[in-house]
Amino acid sequence: MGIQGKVAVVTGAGRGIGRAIALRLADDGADVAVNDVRAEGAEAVAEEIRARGRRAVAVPADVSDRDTVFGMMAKVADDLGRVDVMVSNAGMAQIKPLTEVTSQDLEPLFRLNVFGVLYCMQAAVAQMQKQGSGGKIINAASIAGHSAFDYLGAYSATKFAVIGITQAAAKELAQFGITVNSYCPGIVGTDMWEAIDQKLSGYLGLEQGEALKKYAGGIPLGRVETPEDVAAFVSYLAGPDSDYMTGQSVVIDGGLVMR
Ligand SMILES: NC(=O)C1=CN([C@@H]2O[C@H](COP(=O)(O)OP(=O)(O)OC[C@H]3O[C@@H](n4cnc5c(N)ncnc54)[C@H](O)[C@@H]3O)[C@@H](O)[C@H]2O)C=CC1
Ligand SMILES: CC(=O)C(C)=O
Repeated sequence: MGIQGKVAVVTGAGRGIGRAIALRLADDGADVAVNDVRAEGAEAVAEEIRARGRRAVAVPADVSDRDTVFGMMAKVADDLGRVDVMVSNAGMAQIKPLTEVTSQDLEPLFRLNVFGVLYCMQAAVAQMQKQGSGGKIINAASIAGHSAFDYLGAYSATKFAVIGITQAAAKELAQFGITVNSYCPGIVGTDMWEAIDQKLSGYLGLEQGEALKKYAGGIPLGRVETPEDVAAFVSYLAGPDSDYMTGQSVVIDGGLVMR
């Protein structure tokens, strides 16, 4: 609770972790702009939120394009009146040995996972500065941004970059009452990990499903993470109880990586 009357934007919220975050922030009392590059996913989640009695708009857009992101933020401000919480959740994974990664692999990955996070922050901060009442920037990093995974090297690099952006932005934006933090999930049971398992199992010479089991087997709390586990922590980052926290990239992973 504690974010009644606030407006949150959540990217990549048409499924998975982003969907859970959008629903949780709505349950906490926020009105929500639901972004996804897949319009039908964004609209379905916006509809779920409206059914819970909150205002919601679907804002389908590719957040790796800067002009598109600024256009999306203008629409959110028009439709919902303001922006208080920006959750840059959209991201993609990529499984490949670093020796084989090409520029065609790197460009979309960095454009979404790094540039997209920066553009959403820029557009949200411009709106927050107009409002003059601070705000919360919340970015999706990963345990892979604290300790890189083999075969996820390029992806890990993007998440290290998110942690760097989070730290620098926290220093730059504190003067405006804007906090900047990241959440760092572990092994979350979403479509993303299904795709990771498929390719990673191949590289590791394992049967389908075995790569997920291998990593999940190392989780001290003994189960794969759920999107709702992540959303519960993002709820804290979005609310007033985290007002004195900034520049942090906090692991929420069942104890797999300890920092
Ligand atoms: N699943 C996991 O185990 C972990 C995920 N994460 C991070 O959490 C975030 C969410 O992950 P998941 O929900 O698992 O992923 P997912 O692949 O299930 O969902 C990602 C969503 O982002 C959307 N999307 C993709 N490209 C987009 C674009 N250009 N613009 C707007 N939306 C776009 C997709 O359509 C999809 O709905 C990502 O940043 C991911 O790197 C971090 C640690 C672990
Ligand atoms: C997808 C991801 O970030 C991990 C650590 O699995």
